[in-house]
Amino acid sequence: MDDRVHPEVRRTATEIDTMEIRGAATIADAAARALRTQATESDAADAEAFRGELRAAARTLYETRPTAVSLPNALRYVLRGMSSTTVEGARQNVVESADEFCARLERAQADLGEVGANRLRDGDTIMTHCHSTDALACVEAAVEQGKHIEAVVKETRPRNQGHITAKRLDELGVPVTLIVDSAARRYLNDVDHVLVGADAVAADGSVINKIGTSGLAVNARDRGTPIMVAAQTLKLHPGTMTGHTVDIEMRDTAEVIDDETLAELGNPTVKNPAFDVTPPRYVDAIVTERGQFPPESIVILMRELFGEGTSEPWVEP
Ligand SMILES: O=C(COP(=O)(O)O)[C@H](O)[C@H](O)COP(=O)(O)O
Repeated sequence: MDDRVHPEVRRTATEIDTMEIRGAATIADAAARALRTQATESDAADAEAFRGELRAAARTLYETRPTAVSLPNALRYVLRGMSSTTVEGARQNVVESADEFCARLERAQADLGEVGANRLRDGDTIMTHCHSTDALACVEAAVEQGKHIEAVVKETRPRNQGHITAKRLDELGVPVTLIVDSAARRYLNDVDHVLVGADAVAADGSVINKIGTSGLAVNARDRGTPIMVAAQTLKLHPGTMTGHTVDIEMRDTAEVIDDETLAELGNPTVKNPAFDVTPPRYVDAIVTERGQFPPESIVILMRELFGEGTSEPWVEP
C-alpha cells in the first residue's frame, strides 16, 4: 500500500471493497469525499508531489470494485482540474471539484426522480431488483406527487440488497411484498413496471446491473411488462464508446455458501458473479436527469458528454 494515501482514503477503499459502502451512486459519492480529505489533509511539499498523492489515492479507490463506472467517473471529475502550480491552488481545485461533484450527484438524482416518476401512474405496482438509490428516487418523487405505488421486491441473493429496498420503500409508505428471486416470473403478471438501477450503461444501450437483472428483463419482456432503468449520466460508460467491454466483478464464494456446507456437498465449484448485462432490446427506457431515452439512443447523450475523450487520472504519467 502506498504510504502517501491518507488513512481515511484507505478506510473508504476497504468499505467499498467489503460493501459496507455499496451501490454505484453511493460509491461515487464516498470516493469523491475521500479524495477531498486527501487534498485537505495533504502536507505535500510542492504541487507535483500533491498531484502524485492524489493520483495514488485515486488508484487505491479505483482498484476496489471494477464494474460500477460511477467510481472512475467520480475520480475523473474530482481530479480533472488540479492543474495549479501551487499546493494551495491545487488543493482548492480538488476541494471545489469534489463539492461540486457531490452536489451535482444529489441534484441529478432528484431530477432523475422527477423524470422517472412521470412513467409511474397512481395505483401502479413496481418490481425491484437489488437496491438502487436512482430507482428509489423515482418512487419517492411519484409518492410526493400523491401517487399510490406498491412494490414487489426481489430479495436479491446472495447479499439480499432487496431487504434495504424493502425498508426504504416502507419508510416512503409504499406497501411491499418481498419474494425470493426465483418467484419473479410468477409475480410479473401483477406488476406494471420493472424498475431497476444500473452500475454502468454501455454505448449500445446495454445495462450492467446486479446479477439477475437480465433474467428478470427477459421474463418481463415475455410477459409484456415494461422495464425501466433509472441511471443518472454518471453511470454512462465512456470506454464502451471505443469498443471496450465492462468488467464483471466476481466476488468471494463465501457470499454464496459457507465452507462447512460446501464440504458436505462434496466441494462443488461455486461461481459468484456480482453483475450481468441486459441487452438493449429488453429495456424500454433509460431514465436519466437529462430525460428518458430508448436504450439505442443513449450513445447520442454519451457523445455529448464524453465527446472530448476521457482521462485516467489514477495512472502515473
Ligand atoms: O447493482 C446495484 C448495486 O450492486 P452492489 O450492491 O453490488 O453494489 C445497484 O442496482 C446499482 O449500483 C445502482 O445503484 P444506485 O442507483 O444506488 O447507484
